[in-house]
Amino acid sequence: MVGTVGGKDLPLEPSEEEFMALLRNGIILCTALNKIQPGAVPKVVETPSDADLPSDGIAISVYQCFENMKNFLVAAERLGLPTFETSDLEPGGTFSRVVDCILAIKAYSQGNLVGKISLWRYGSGNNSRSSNRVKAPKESLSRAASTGDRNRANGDLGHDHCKSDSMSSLSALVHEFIRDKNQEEIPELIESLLGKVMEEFEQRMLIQQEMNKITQEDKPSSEVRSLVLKPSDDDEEMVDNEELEVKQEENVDKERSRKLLEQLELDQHQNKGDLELDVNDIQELKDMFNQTKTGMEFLQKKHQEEIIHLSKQLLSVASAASGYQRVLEENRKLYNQVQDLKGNIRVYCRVRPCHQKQGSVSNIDEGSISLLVPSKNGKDGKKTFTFNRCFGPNSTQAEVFADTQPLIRSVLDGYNVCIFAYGQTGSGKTHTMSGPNNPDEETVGVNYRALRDLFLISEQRKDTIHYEIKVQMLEIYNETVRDLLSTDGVQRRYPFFSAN
Ligand SMILES: Nc1ncnc2c1ncn2[C@@H]1O[C@H](COP(=O)(O)OP(=O)(O)OP(=O)(O)O)[C@@H](O)[C@H]1O
Repeated sequence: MVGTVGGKDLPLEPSEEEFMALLRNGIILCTALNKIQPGAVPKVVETPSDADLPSDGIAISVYQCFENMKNFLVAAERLGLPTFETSDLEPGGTFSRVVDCILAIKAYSQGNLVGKISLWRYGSGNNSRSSNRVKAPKESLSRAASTGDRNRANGDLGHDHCKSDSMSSLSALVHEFIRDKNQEEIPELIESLLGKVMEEFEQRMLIQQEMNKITQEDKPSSEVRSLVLKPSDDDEEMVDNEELEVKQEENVDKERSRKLLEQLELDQHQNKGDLELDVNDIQELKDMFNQTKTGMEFLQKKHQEEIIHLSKQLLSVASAASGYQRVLEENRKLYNQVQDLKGNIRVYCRVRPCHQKQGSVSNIDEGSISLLVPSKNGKDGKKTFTFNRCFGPNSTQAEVFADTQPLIRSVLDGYNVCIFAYGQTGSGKTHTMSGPNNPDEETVGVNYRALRDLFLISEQRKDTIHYEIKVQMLEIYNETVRDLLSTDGVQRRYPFFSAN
């Protein structure tokens, strides 16, 4: 490479210091990088002429050397090649990092020749020395481009996948990827993912094979190695160890990939099983829902039929009630007409038991009474009087009230009714209307019986008619009217209302 890009005065077997001194101005490195990637280092400060080139390779200023090295390292990093520090070219620097970088440039160059397969991973096996410098290429790498396409198609999963060195983290990514997905989509996603993983794995294997091939090709005639070092036994052992480490890491990668695939297949199988269970559960729920829905529809239909039936019954009952009210009203009218026909004014006669052995009553019929009157011209006289009904001395309180009772109902139908007793002192008015002192059920008089019926009928009609019942009790004696229910202490005399 040195022969190609410069450094013609370099001995055939240069020492490490001589090689480092040759690279120190950055010209060879920049030129080499531009050879494999034209324009990678846009500006290279060249030496004035080959004749002026000193043995230590520094014919330009320290600043210009530094600028070349800086441009080179920036370009190498942009290409994803392992880089090093400028101080690594100084005595005491880490020369192995410089060697890694040069080997990577060579591998990159050969990768371009064999179909643009990136070989920057050449240095990835030496993570202990340059892992922080090894990054994915940012441009010009066809694999990176194709991976990028897949990444976009795969929701950026592949991007993380490239960045992750750990298969377990990839597995976690897969879990994370499917976690929020719809259960129904998971089998397809897993299948698609497996396909992509297989594709990725195959491509990596291809790349690894290419790398191995190139590395093996490098073994017998590595220009860099012959240029860089006069190989010592220790260095050869170090390179072998590095290759061994690379292979071991490749094996570890393969093992991890295999485990990941197994895990993914297992997860897919498990998800399919879960999905089948879920589908069965959903089907059962659907069946239950349909059954419940059918039952509810049946109940709803039956309920509607019952409501319709009840509505019809209610209508008939309402109609019957309306008819009943009409009949009741008719009955009421007829009833009161009967009362009217019996007479608006009815006069009953009740004969008190007589204390004398022989009274003046000659005969009592249902509607008349005959009285003995003093004889005229030696003949016994007799007078007969007619009433609505006559009650003899043995008549009971109940018999007397029976003829009056229908009038109580007329009162509640809105008719005015007056019942009063008339007769001389001691004829039995109080006995008939109130009964004796401390009356019982049998001897109680017309007033109590009438009031009892009044409250009874009003209670029976309370759902249809609201009655207000008031009572007033007056005494008319010696042409004086008194309020017998007055609570003023002194019975007030008529008129009861105050003057003002
Ligand atoms: N049908 C009857 N059966 C039994 N006893 C009677 C009957 N009618 C009246 N008497 C008795 O006759 C007496 C006088 O009756 P009562 O006091 O009712 O008369 P009165 O018409 O109210 O008198 P007054 O106008 O003076 O108040 C009472 O002792 C009463 O018990």
